[in-house]
Amino acid sequence: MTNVSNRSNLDISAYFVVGPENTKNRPVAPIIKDVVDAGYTCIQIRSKTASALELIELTKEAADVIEKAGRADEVTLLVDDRLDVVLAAKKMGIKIDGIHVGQSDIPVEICRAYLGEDAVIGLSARTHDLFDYIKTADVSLIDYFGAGPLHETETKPDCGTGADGKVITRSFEELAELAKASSIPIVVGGGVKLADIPQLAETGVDGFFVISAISEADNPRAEAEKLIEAWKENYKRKKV
Ligand SMILES: Cc1ncc(COP(=O)(O)OP(=O)(O)O)c(N)n1
Ligand SMILES: Cc1ncsc1CCOP(=O)(O)O
Ligand SMILES: [Mg+2]
Repeated sequence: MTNVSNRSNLDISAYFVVGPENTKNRPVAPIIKDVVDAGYTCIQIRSKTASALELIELTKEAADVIEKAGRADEVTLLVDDRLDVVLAAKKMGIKIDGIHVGQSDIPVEICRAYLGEDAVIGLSARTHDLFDYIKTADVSLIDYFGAGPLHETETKPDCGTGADGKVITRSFEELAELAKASSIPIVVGGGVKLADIPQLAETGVDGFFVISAISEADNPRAEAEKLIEAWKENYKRKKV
């Protein structure tokens, strides 16, 4: 396996997040293969139910799929939340590029200290909080922001909940503002479906991420292709 870092050429334009609880009892690896073959640039292994060992195995399967497709230098492979899993997988020789963390996960400073300068580190926050974050925080430790939700989603019902417990979704206008304000790339997810892609791509954010639109589809490959094609057709480069 190669050991090239994907940090310097990170592309979050088409980003698939998946775990065994998302695939309607189908194995995860063939769906990752569909997505890699469709041209996706980022894969995140995310499971709230799998054991550490299962997560390492899934990460290995994903890395193998990416390597066999000849796309190891183009497709970034990340694990959600689990710094222990990333470290273990790296130690076992699996080509894993980094981690995605949220506001209540292991702080990015700690992730960076353990994973080193070559690792990709993504951070998510509610879109509104990101406006403050961008203004006040040192973003040099982070490679991209995960923002959302665009819509309420059964895949992560707590995503974007406000103080009253209600989910606050984000408008395309807000996302366009965020894209302009941020010095690092932004990927948007949460309930994203094919019909959203044209408008989302026009906001100037750097990519979309999905789980269920692909992982629950009867034909994941066909769905993955439709999403990425719609993105490419409609994407406008962020104004500087
Ligand atoms: C690309 C991307 N963006 C956001 C998230 C959500 O992260 P987090 O808020 O930590 O929630 P969990 O995914 O851990 O439930 C993500 N995973 N990926
Ligand atoms: C992991 C995550 N983070 C914010 S929303 C979300 C779930 C997105 O899943 P779906 O694409 O099925 O709505
Ligand atoms: Mg998290």
